[in-house]
Amino acid sequence: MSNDPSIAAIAPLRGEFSCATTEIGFLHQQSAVILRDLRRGLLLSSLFYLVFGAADIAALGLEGAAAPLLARLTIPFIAMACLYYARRPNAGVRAPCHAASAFTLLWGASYFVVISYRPGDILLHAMSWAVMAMVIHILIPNRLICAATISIGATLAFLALAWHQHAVGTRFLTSLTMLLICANVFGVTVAQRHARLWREQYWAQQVLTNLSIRDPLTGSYNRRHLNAGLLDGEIARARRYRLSLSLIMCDLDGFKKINDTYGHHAGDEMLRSFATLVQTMTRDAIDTVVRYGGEEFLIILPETRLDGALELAERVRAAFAEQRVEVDGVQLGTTASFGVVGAEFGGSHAVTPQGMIALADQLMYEAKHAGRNLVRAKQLGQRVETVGRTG
Ligand SMILES: Nc1nc2c(ncn2[C@@H]2O[C@H](COP(=O)(O)OP(=O)(O)OP(=O)(O)O)[C@@H](O)[C@H]2O)c(=O)[nH]1
Repeated sequence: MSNDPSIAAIAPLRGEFSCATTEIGFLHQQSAVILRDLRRGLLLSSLFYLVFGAADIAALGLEGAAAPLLARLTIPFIAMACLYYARRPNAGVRAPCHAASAFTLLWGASYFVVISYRPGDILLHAMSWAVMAMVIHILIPNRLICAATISIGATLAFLALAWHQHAVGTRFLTSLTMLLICANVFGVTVAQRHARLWREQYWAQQVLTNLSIRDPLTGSYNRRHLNAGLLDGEIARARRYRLSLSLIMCDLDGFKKINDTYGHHAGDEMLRSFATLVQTMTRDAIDTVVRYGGEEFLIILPETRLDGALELAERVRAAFAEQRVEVDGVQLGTTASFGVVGAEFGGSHAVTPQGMIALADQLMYEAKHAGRNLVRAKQLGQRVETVGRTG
């Protein structure tokens, strides 16, 4: 999660995150809530519309109400088709918005069919459209811009029709115009506020989650995140898709001496520089760097075979041995030792997170005892097959 405040900025008019990636992340994370709200909104709108079929029968009689009733009866089917479209597997995060737009457009069209059969009841229709305009904004989850375009467009069409038909006098026409303007303004304002509050709440939750799973000193993930099933999840995925998975355990060499000689702040700088180096040398959003202990880091490498992990460990080892950190005008440097474990999930291995970590730890300690600044690697279930060279 970046510290750049612009990624959390909310565009005031659209009520969406200005950063497209953040908005997509939000839609992904909230997809279940959005689908639930869409289902509720569409079912309630259909119901509301069907109940008003009784008013058609009262106004036009059973025979005269047949055509408007038919128009109303199509709405639940359209709602079901839209829900089906939004809930398809791999439908995409924008699918509920497309479904909401399609439904509200057809809902509006069917409303115009109904009013064409009852031109004399223009005031009643205006009240009913005022309710529908608010439902479009408040009850049916859609992009604010889409909902507003459909609702305001249909309102203008309705006013043009009322004006054209001369169904009411100027005084009433002015009143119903005001009513519909108020309904739209009210709807847009509430929808905008809801969109903003929802996103602010989501972002606050992201920040808190991030704080609880990251180590504040290095920005790496912490043990809590690891213990919450991070490695279990990767092992389960590797097992399911028969993939490779590797781990690297790293530990800084002679770290206590740096602390004792130059102070803890120098040690902290050294930890930070090591973590930054590892983070820049690993794949974004695929590999995970965990601060496992004081000066011990665990790197989880999904879909990575032992030879790839060994190559990475060797590159990090060499780069860190060269790296210098300036603290109080003094250039400080140290080395690190590495234990690398690779596992292939093609067969029926009994691989556990604890087993993989324990082996990586053991290999790292072997590298320490063999002289430090070393990489030791092993394929799970085999003998130690590769030993990195001293720098
Ligand atoms: N500055 C700083 N020091 C830490 C932090 N966490 C742990 N340490 C220190 O790291 C040191 C680790 O010492 P040791 O376990 O003896 O490791 P080492 O000196 O690197 O020795 P080898 O690993 O055998 O090379 C201890 O002095 C801890 O106090 C931290 O967040 N910041």
